Amino acid sequence: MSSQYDAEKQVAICAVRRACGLTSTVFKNLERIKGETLTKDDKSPVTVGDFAAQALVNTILKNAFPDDVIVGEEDSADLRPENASQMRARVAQLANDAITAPLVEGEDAAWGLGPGKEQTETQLLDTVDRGNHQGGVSGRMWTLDPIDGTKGFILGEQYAVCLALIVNGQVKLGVIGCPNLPNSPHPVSLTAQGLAALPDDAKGGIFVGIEGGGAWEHDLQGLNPKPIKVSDSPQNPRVLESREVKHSDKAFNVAVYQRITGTTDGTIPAIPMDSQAKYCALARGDGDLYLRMPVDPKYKEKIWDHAAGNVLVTEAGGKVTDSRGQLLNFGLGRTLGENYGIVGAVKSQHADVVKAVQGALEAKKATAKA
Ligand SMILES: Nc1ncnc2c1ncn2[C@@H]1O[C@H](COP(=O)(O)O)[C@@H](OP(=O)(O)O)[C@H]1O
Ligand SMILES: [Mg+2]
Ligand SMILES: [Mg+2]
Ligand SMILES: [Mg+2]
Repeated sequence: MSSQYDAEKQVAICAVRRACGLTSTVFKNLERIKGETLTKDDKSPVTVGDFAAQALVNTILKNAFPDDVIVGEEDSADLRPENASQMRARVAQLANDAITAPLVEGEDAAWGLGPGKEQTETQLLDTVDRGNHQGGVSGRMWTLDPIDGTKGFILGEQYAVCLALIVNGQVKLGVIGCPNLPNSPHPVSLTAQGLAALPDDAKGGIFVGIEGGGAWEHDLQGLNPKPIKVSDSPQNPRVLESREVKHSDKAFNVAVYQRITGTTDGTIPAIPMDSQAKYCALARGDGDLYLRMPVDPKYKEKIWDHAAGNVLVTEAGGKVTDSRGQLLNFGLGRTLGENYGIVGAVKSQHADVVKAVQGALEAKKATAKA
């Protein structure tokens, strides 16, 4: 289906495809990555793969759409000091290898790609910092998470390259590359060992949601798009949730599930996984609910962690809101503002899920008071 944003879609798929190639190169040598990981001020990890993928994607965006601003997760501050020279050189090598790879069909040398297009270290760091925009409600902007689920990436599990176009606060296009997401019939819940045993051609996809243009799964080459849709809202929904316990309240998810199903034995069909691969699994019907209630209510969710998944799930027949049933607001800046949690579900089931979430919240408050 053609859309107003076809040109952006083509560029974004190309950028995510190349970034998946780059991150897969790093992923294939996870022993080495331990020495190539920094801890950021907020105690979260960042790897050479995150920086290099942001340099690559920003290179493509700045050449293809020079007037567009970018809200990217990473910045180059940790790579600039004298004593970061080894890491800086590795980031530059990874980024330049990906930038200079020969063009494939659909790509354009004018996007800053292909043989001879390498950049200096300084140019690459400046390109990373094109992601420093503060966001906001007006105009066109891209939001980029070069590796979402960095913790999963380091563990050998799920991660995603996530890119979205936001226009006047509305997400128009989302592209998510999931190099490790198992293809049917393999379960998306496979952990590192199971994933490592899967052949390359049994995993990986690039997911595309385009406002008014549907939700699609392409192969990792960005080819062979197939339409995807959410599940048929079963009675006992499979609950997609973060693997990392600090990112969402798992006990709360049990309480919500019990309210939806009437069960009381404390077990739920949870699918813990890192990254926006959860939104892809929901959009493809490999899970039925995505619940993310804050463990730390002061933490503000970042727009790059949700924008692409939001449009993908919506276009696949789902709905994503906060716990009050309000649509997420991508026009507030780099974050989604106050943290009321995130509820993704099949559209026809969404109102009931929000009711269950509200009931569980009331019960939690009552228990806290008692
Ligand atoms: N205390 C917290 N609560 C919720 N999300 C958090 C968090 N600390 C970090 N995150 C975000 O959670 C994202 C991963 O989400 P998930 O748990 O679904 O895999 C991280 O993205 P990165 O891995 O890109 O840094 C990070 O932005
Ligand atoms: Mg991070
Ligand atoms: Mg992220
Ligand atoms: Mg990230």
